[in-house]
Amino acid sequence: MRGKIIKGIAGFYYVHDGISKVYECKAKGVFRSRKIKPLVGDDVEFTVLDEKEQTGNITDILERKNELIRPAVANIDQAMIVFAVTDPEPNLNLLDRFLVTMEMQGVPAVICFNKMDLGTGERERELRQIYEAAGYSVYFTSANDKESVDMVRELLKGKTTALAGPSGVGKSSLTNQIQPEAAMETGAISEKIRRGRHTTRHSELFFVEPETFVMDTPGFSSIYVESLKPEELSGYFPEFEDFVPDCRFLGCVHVGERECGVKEAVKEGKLAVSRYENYRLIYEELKNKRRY
Ligand SMILES: Nc1nc2c(ncn2[C@@H]2O[C@H](COP(=O)(O)OP(=O)(O)OP(=O)(O)O)[C@@H](O)[C@H]2O)c(=O)[nH]1
Ligand SMILES: [Zn+2]
Repeated sequence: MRGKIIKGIAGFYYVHDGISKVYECKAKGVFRSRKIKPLVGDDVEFTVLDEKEQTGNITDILERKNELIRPAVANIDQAMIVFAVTDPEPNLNLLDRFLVTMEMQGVPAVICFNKMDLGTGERERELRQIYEAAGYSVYFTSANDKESVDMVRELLKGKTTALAGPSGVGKSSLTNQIQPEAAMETGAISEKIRRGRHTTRHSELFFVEPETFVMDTPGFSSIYVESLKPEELSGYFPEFEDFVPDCRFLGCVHVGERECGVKEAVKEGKLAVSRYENYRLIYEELKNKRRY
């Protein structure tokens, strides 16, 4: 049988069959000699040992599309970064860090500003403008609005999506709306997983519908950014690229240099001030860190 690992705890892997069932599996397959450790997100071949107990054995791991480091998970198609329009106010520095983290790992990101119902319109226009200019798709949602929920469902369809964002922005509210009752996993194993859900900080995928999974990422921090060399940072602000050819100096980092295309573009309003400011803040941090 074919399935997807949705969770791993203490040597057990929980494999979703893509329809409705989850099997508690051990990994005893031949791939062990290849020294590959199964990851959440892996598509696997498995055999059922006991249908009633929902136990099985993973016999093969299919080729990975990608493999993230933080969190350690395979086959992520996209990240959906959720912030609130307000309550809490969006921390754009944190948002930009999340985006850098995704750029570093080659994962396409979409941005969702939730709690649209609390907004005034002005701020939303500004947010949309900043992030669309940076090349990201920007969506506005309200967890209790059917149209929003349908739009998010459409965005997730057929993909495995890592959901990231600070506490209290409405991630659970949105995903609860999207998981239809009928698609909920059934059986004893699912019960076991469900009970463990709030007590662990492991990555876990949730089944939405066939081919569609969402990963709630409790440990999805932006700390990963710290592994960057400061001079590499600007490469992860995609919208800067157009203006780099106007920099006078090769290897310009767009901070202290004269005749810098990026700084010029900020001055002329072609690049968002907040994106550039956050670039500088992260750059300084990376730089200071490397001094010690
Ligand atoms: N007005 C408004 N409130 C919302 C919306 N979505 C969520 N909320 C409220 O915001 C609060 C936080 O929502 P959660 O879904 O728990 O947020 P979360 O992002 O999952 O937070 P964590 O579980 O801490 O990561 C709750 O009181 C929700 O009822 C929305 O679209 N509009
Ligand atoms: Zn420059």
